[in-house]
Amino acid sequence: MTEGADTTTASPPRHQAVGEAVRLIELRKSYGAIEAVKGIDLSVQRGEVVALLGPNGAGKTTTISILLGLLQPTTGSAALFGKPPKHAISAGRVGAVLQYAEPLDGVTVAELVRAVGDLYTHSRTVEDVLEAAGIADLAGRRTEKLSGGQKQRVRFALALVANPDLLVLDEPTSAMDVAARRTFWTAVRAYTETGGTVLFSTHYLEGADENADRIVLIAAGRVVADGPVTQIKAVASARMVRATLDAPASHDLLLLPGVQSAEVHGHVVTLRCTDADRAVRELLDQFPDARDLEVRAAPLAEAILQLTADNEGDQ
Ligand SMILES: Nc1ncnc2c1ncn2[C@@H]1O[C@H](COP(=O)(O)OP(=O)(O)OP(=O)(O)O)[C@@H](O)[C@H]1O
Repeated sequence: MTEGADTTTASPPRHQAVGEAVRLIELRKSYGAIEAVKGIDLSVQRGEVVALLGPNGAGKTTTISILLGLLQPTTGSAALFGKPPKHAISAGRVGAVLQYAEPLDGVTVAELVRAVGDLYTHSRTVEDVLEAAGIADLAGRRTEKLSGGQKQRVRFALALVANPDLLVLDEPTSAMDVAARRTFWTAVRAYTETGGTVLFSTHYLEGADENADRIVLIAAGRVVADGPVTQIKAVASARMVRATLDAPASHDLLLLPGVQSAEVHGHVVTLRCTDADRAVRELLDQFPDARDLEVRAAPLAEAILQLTADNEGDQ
């Protein structure tokens, strides 16, 4: 295996490279009578971190499979770095984490990383890859003995082997515990700091909220929203107010002006508010014992549900 990144190329360093990493034009895919993807247009610029979100069956995996050249579209086209996907993939410019792809059994993690590295002319060292993926401690472990979350982290390491310009990750954090997810996102950030581009799908909205520059929301095979995380979140204009009360009663709280719904868990109340300023004033007025007050924007999940529901009739 050739060790270390390619330093002989005339291309600019990755962090200075500009242009389009991903381009989907009027992409459609049918499985028999099921139209899974119904005309998706998408452009991802180099250096962007884009989250592909959407409910089960929205068409995310189908779209990712097409852009990786694993599936042919029924109509429309996919390009990576301006060329058909197979060019970038055979050149090792794309690293992918796919759902359900099982790492090879009967070898250690280090052996597997080395074997995959041997497939490329310019690959990273085994130590570098394991370090970058945050799994140096798994180097000597046999792959068939790994837990689900550990296997997922090994898949991520394999995606980094060829030092790709683009990472395409389908549900990369599924099966990972909280600590593993944090290590994973730290590794992704380290990768993007070198100018890498990332397109990932997830149902963990927190991961998208904290790590994506941009969200592309797919519902029923179409893009229904595309923009910065803040812009998507702004769709759900509601504010959430949380407080601790000695004797909360959801009936009384619902009567407060500016409050749309109220949830009570023990002494903690969460109010969904159309007018949070007014609701807080009324809350303090009518419940002088209210304390530990928090006011925040509605979570990303609210916007996703709203945008998805708006398009439900279109299926
Ligand atoms: N090989 C297949 N044969 C037939 N139908 C398929 C096939 N693969 C996917 N589908 C259907 O296409 C639609 C889109 O599926 P896809 O897996 O792309 O969605 P997804 O957004 O990735 O969903 P999830 O979040 O559940 O992974 C679904 O209705 C699914 O049942």
